[in-house]
Formats: sequence, C-alpha cells, structure tokens
Amino acid sequence: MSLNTRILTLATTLLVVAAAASWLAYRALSQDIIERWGQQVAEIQVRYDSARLLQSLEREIGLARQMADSVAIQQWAAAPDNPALKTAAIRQMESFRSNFRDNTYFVALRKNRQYYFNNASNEFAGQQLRYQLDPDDPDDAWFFRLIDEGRDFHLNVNPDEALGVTKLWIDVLVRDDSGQILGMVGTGLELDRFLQDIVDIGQKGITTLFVDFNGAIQLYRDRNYIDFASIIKPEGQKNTVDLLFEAPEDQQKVLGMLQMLKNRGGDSGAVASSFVTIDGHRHLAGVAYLPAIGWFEITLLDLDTLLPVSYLWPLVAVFLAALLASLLLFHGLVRRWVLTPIVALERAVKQVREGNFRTGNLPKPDNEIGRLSGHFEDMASTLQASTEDLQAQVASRTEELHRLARVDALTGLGNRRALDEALAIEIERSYRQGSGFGVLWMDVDHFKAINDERGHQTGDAILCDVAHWLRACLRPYDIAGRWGGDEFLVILSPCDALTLEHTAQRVRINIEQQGQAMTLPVTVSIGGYQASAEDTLDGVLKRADQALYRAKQQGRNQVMIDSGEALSTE
Ligand SMILES: Nc1nc2c(ncn2[C@@H]2O[C@H](COP(=O)(O)OP(=O)(O)OP(=O)(O)O)[C@@H](O)[C@H]2O)c(=O)[nH]1
Repeated sequence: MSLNTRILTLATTLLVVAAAASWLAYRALSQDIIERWGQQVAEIQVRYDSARLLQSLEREIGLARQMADSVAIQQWAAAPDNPALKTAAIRQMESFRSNFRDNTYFVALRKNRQYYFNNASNEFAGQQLRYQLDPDDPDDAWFFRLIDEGRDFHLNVNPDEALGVTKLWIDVLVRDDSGQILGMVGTGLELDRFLQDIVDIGQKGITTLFVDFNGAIQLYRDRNYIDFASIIKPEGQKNTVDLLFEAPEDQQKVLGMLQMLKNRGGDSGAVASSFVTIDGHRHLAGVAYLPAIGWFEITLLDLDTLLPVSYLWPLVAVFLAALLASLLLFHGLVRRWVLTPIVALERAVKQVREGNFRTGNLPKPDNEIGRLSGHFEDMASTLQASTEDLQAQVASRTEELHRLARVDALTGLGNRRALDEALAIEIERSYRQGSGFGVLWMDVDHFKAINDERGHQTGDAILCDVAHWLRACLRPYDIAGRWGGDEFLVILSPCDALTLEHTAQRVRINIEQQGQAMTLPVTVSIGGYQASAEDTLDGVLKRADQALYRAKQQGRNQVMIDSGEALSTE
C-alpha cells in the first residue's frame, strides 16, 4: 500500500474515530445541557404558571372572603327567614356580583339549605333562590362535605346540573362570631374561559395542569381528565395526575414530588422537577405547591419540541466541516511536505538507476526530505560526472585497443586484421563506384638466411627498416601493412596499372638502395595486381600472391604486375 493511501487511510480513520468520539461527547453534553436548561426552565415556568393562576384567583378569593365576612350576609344566614335581613343580604350579594370577575355569585345557607345564585346577565334577578340543597343528592354532596370538613376555603371544579353550568368554584365558609358555620358563599369562574386563559395558553411544548392536594386533576386542557367534584369522590375513584403517565416509575416520581412538596408544607417557592415520558416523548415535569389554594401546579415541558436535538446539528455540521477541512489541510501539507517530494525522489532514483542522470529540479521542502532530495541531486550529478568520465575513459581505451588490435607491434604498420578490413572496405567501395584499386604483395628475399646469419633480433630490425622504407615510398593515403612474417601488403587507391607498377618499382629500388647504404643485403620481391570492380577479396589476394610467386620465380628483387590482363616483368 502506498504511503499516500496509508496516510489517507490513517487520516480517515482518525477522522471517523474523532467524529464518533465527538458525536458521543456531543450527545452526552447536549443531553446534559438540555437537562440543566430544562430543569431551570421547568422551574421558572412552573413559578410563572403558578403566579398566573394565583394572580387571576387572588382577587376573586379575596372578594369571596370579604363576602363571607359581610355582616348582612352573616346575619341573614343566621336568620334566613327574616325578610328584611334577606333583602339586605341580597343587596349585598348583588353588589359583590358586580365586582366578581364573572359577575357570578352563589350563597348556600346551612340552616334552610337554600342555594342562591345569580349570573353576569342578572338572569335570576328577584329569583336568586335557585334550589334546595339535598344531603341525599350526590350533586349537592360537596356542600355538606365541606361543612363537615370545616374547610374555610376550597376550590372546586364542578358542573352544576341544576344551573347548567360548569365552573371553577371558589367556596368560602360563612361563620358567625362564635365560629359556627352558617353557610357558604363564593363565585364561579367559567371553566372553559378559565382553561383557555390560564391553562391552555397555546405555548407549544408546554402543558400546564393543576391538581388538588390529593393529586386529583382540577384544571387541564383535556376536560376528560378533570376530576370534577373530586371532594365527594372516594379515594381510588379520582382522576389523579398519575393517569397521565404510562410508566409506573414516572407515576411514582410525580406522586413522590407531590408528597415531598406536601411534606415541606407552605415552603413558598419550593419547586421539584423530574424527567418523565408522555406519549413516548421525554418531558420535564416541574411541580410547585400553591399553599394559598392548596393545589399543585404541574408544568410539563416537551423537550423534543422545545429543544430538539436537531437545533444543535449546525454545531455538529460545523464541527464535522472543521474536522474535514483539517483532514484535507493535513493531507495537503503531508502531500506537499512529504508525499510529493518522496514520489519525485522515487522517480528520480528510478531514472538514475536506468542511467538517466537528468533528474530535473526535485521539490525541496524545508525539511529532512528536502535536504535528502538536495543530497540526492548532488549525488546524481557527481555520479553523472564520474559515469561520463568513465565512459570517456572506456571509449578512449576501446579506441586504443581497437587501434592496437590493428597495428603490427614490431613495425608500427597495420597488421593482418587492419589489412583485411581495409581490403574489405576497398572491395566494397570499388564495387560501389565501379573503379578499381591496386594491391602490392611484398616479401623480403631470403629472409630466413638473414635471420640465420645475423640473428633474429637483426631480422626484426630489418623488418622495421623495410617497413619504414616502404612507407616512405607511398602516398599518405595509401595503406601499408605487415601481412605476417616478412610479407607486406600495400593498397593503393585510387590507382591504375601504371601507377601500381611505378610504385612497386619505387619501393623495390628504395629498399635495395637503403639496404646497400646500410650494407645490408636486403631486397624484396613484389607481386602487384590491379583489381577491378568485379574482383572479390580472395580473388585479389590470390592474383597478387601469384604475381609475387612469379617475381620470386624470376629470381627475386623483382616486380611482377598483374594488370588484370597481361603480366609485365622488370
Ligand atoms: N626475425 C624475424 N624473423 C621472422 C619473423 N617472422 C618470420 N620470420 C622468419 O622469416 C623467414 C621467412 O622465410 P621465407 O619467406 O619462408 O623464406 P625466405 O628465406 O625469405 O626465402 P624466399 O622468401 O623464398 O626468398 C622464416 O625463417 C621465419 O622464421 C619475425 O618476426 N622476425
């Protein structure tokens, strides 16, 4: 696997690992943030909702208490059959009616069990007595229960079948100076409007409900859950708050919070919160106890709606983009600083290995690899210089060897190989150009005797002299060589029969004279042949050799020329 692939794989693995770790950390952190935030929001919300309810009820409760404290009403309640007291009381009641928010009041007298009521449209003016309370009628049981329990103040959500209304009733006991209960007064707030104003306020993801001291649901957006007239219901038949939660542990949690706040009594501002699940969604349930009305306020925050995890996705996207950009940058830098120089260096090494020293300009980052590339370039140029030097030396030696291989070591003339090559070239040229050339074959006369008489070394010296004298008689471009032993060959080109013969004679005479000058009995016999374009190498040599033979036959120190036609002798 290449370094590039390895680095990419490593960087990608790091990216995936970092992304996975970050995702897990993000999940845990975002969950933690949501929980902390949610808890605070739940507590703020629950206080806010509680304050809203209390603010809206405070005045009504105060008015109801004032009504219960009304002397006129108390006197009448103590003597309900007194028409004058009744008239005064009703006047008083009507004045309270105009002050209550819903312009509604009720008065229930303990003594004669009469129930008085009037509404905003003053529907029952002069007929405020609506009905008689019956202790055996379950619809009236609330009245007798509250008196039995002696609860001075009570909030009750209850439909009044006789009046055809469903209201949030504010019930306040009327007592005389001795504390004797004379009856009950209060007002009723129209339930639907109240729910709309206080409970079902349309904040997405936030649900508000109110439960009484026993956990029975009193105000909730879904009327089906409201525990109407819960005061008269036995325990176990009430619509309690735990019905909203599917999981038993959530039910326990919420009931536990109610109990805990109950135990802390009127500790105002005490709030509890906990996570619960409703319809498969995680909610934060915030609970506050409202000692003023003896109810609990419960706020349910749907975290998925209020703070969906998707809100934080841009954060994840930015993180991943930054991670990816870092990876690309990392890869880009590694590529620039390491990979590209290494690949270039590898290519250069390969080139040098193949004998190409022109490595070009290698990238040289300012690091170890850059320095390595620099050293490599220096090494390549040194190697190139030494290789070129070596090649030059080899060429020169080869040329020298080539030359030496074609030189006769004794005489310095060309040797048999040089003559062979020269003859072959001449035959080729002659054939190509259609022109002939001349060949002289020369042999020293009685050389064996010279050797024998004067010694081999003198023989060698004579051979050298003969070569020298021969060369002196030739044109610069004529080729002379030692064929072997005491035999010499001369190639004359261009040449004709006459020139051939003259040259042969000149050579023969010069050698004879030079020998005489040195008191050496040195003569040579020469056979010449004027070759034509059609002649072969063997043919030329054979004809020259035959001519030489004839020269020897003629008594030596002779020239015999074979002009290709007739032989001439001298
Ligand atoms: N000193 C010396 N002698 C050589 C060399 N090469 C050959 N010879 C001798 O040269 C002689 C050549 O003799 P031949 O050409 O056969 O006969 P010749 O005595 O010259 O008689 P003809 O050629 O018939 O006149 C031999 O005795 C060889 O040993 C050499 O390099 N140096």
